[in-house]
Amino acid sequence: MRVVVDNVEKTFIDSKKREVTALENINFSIEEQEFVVLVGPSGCGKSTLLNIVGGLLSPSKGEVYFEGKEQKNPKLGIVFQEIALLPWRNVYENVIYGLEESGASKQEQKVKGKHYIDMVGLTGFEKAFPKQLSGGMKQRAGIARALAVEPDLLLMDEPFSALDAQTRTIMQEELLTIWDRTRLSTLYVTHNIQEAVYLADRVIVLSRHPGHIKKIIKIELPKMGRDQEKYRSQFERYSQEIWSLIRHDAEEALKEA
Ligand SMILES: Nc1ncnc2c1ncn2[C@@H]1O[C@H](COP(=O)(O)OP(=O)(O)OP(=O)(O)O)[C@@H](O)[C@H]1O
Repeated sequence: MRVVVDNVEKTFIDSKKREVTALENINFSIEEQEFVVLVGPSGCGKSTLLNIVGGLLSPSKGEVYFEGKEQKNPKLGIVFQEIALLPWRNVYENVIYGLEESGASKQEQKVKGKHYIDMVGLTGFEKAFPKQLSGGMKQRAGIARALAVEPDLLLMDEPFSALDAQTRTIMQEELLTIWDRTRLSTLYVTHNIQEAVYLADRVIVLSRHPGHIKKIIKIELPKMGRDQEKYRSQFERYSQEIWSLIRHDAEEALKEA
């Protein structure tokens, strides 16, 4: 599915009843089968923007259009940093949750549940409960649950930021493999520049006060295996470019923290 974010603005009323502009002049698209990453310092409006695209928040101005086969009612798969798995349901029951809600038959639940549990590498853990899973396994279950409804658009808000560095690296690799199999249009939020360059077809660099797009950078590297030695200098160049765009803002955000 193609998504067009057209002139979106978002204002909030803060605790002192002042109007705060969180996002201004936001224009971009997510093309069919494109992986778009939003990167920027704390408070630049990444989560607000993802929530607007996902219909969880409405924009104060502008619009989000969905173009494609199910343009009226896009099916969304959403993965947050803290996966809210239902603690009383096992992995299988969590993964098929959205299918149950949409009225899928038991047979369909079974086939799709098995397929996506297998895709995220959780075969054998179907009967495990969330409290028995490591952080990485919980994220895998959350990804399988998001994929099981076969969404038109995948939204991911810092899905790996609570994981340790090694697990995070593995999950990034696996996400690319999964993405390669599903080819879903994806909007992914991260603070992490390396993660953005590793995953994205295009990186949207956001800046603060108010949140606006500083630059959209196309990553002209093969989608898979960007961590190979032969791409190291190009990878570094992209990372440096993004860092130079957000460094000042990131320093300012630190002062406010
Ligand atoms: N419900 C709200 N009411 C008032 N202000 C809000 C609300 N939600 C977000 N904001 C403000 O909008 C701005 C953008 O917030 P948002 O959480 O989208 O940023 P972010 O880039 O995702 O930050 P982080 O990386 O720290 O999660 C911030 O200044 C924030 O304080």
